[in-house]
Amino acid sequence: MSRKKTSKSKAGSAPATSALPAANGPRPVRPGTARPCPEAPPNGPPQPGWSSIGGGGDFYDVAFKVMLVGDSGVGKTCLLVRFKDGAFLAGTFISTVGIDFRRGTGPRTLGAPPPRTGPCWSWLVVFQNKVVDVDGMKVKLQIWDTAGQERFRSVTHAYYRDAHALLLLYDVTNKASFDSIQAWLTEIQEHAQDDVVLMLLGNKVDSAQERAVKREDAEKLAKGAETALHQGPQRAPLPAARLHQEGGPGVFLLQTLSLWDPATGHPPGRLDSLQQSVPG
Ligand SMILES: Nc1nc2c(ncn2[C@@H]2O[C@H](COP(=O)(O)OP(=O)(O)OP(=O)(O)O)[C@@H](O)[C@H]2O)c(=O)[nH]1
Repeated sequence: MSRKKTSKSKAGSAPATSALPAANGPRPVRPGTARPCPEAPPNGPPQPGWSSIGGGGDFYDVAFKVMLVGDSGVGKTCLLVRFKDGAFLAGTFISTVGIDFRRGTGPRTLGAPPPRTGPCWSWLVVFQNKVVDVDGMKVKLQIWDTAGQERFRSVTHAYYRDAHALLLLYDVTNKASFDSIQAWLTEIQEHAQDDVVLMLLGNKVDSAQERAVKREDAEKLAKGAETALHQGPQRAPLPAARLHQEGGPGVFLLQTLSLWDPATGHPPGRLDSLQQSVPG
C-alpha cells in the first residue's frame, strides 16, 4: 500500500512533556481528534466503582480504561472513531505524533514552539469516553488511542499501567504489523497490570486481495500468547482451558474486523460490540 504518512495529533493527560520528542514542523490535524478532553483527570481515568454520575453528564455504574495499541497504520484511530461516532476515516493516513495542547485553550498552532508555562495536555495519546449498556448496567469505556510509531513507545508505555483492557491491533494486509505482535506482548507483560484483559484484532479484512496474514496464523499466535502470558513470571499460571470457558481476566482472543464496508463505502454500523466484527 502506498500511503503517504503525515502526522496527526492525539491528546490526553500525558506525563510531563519535557521528556517527549518535540513536534517537528507543521502537521495536519484531523478535526475532532486533536482536542484535549476536558474530562481528563490529571492522574488517569476513573476507576470501576466510582460514582454513577460521570463527568460531562454521562451516567454510568462502572468505568474502564481500554487502550488501543499496535503498529503505526493498523487502524487504531479509525477504530476509536468508528466506535465513538460510527464514522470511518478514509483517505490519507495521518499518523499519530506529538502535538501538544494547553489546557482549556484547545490545540495550539501547529509547528509553533511548545508553551513554556501552564499545564499541557498532550501528545501521543487521545481518549474518548463512551457509555455502553451491558446487561442493564451502564459501562463507561474510556478508550485511549496511542501513537504506534516505535520512537514514541517509551512515552505510551506510561499509559498501560492503569489500563483494564488492551486491544492489540495488526493489519491483515501488513505482515510486519503482525510480526510485531510478539514485541507488543513483551511490552505489555512488562508494563501492564497482571490481570489486564487482552484482545488481538486483525483489522482491514475488507482488503481481501491484499491479505498477508492468515487467520489460522493469528489464531495460533493468540493461543500461544495466552498461555505464555499466564505462565510468565509476573502472572499467576491459569489453565488455558479454564480461560476459554470462563472468559476471565487475561483472555486473549482473536477477532477480525473491517472498519470500512467495501460494498457501500460506508461503515456497516456502529461498532458497539466488537463481536459484530466481520468474519475473516
Ligand atoms: N481498507 C481499510 N482501511 C482501513 C481500515 N481501518 C483503517 N484503515 C486505513 O488505515 C490507515 C491508518 O489508519 P489509522 O487509524 O490512522 O492508523 P493508526 O493505527 O492510528 O496509526 P498511528 O496513529 O500511526 O499509530 C488509514 O488510511 C485508514 O483509512 C479498514 O478496516 N479497512
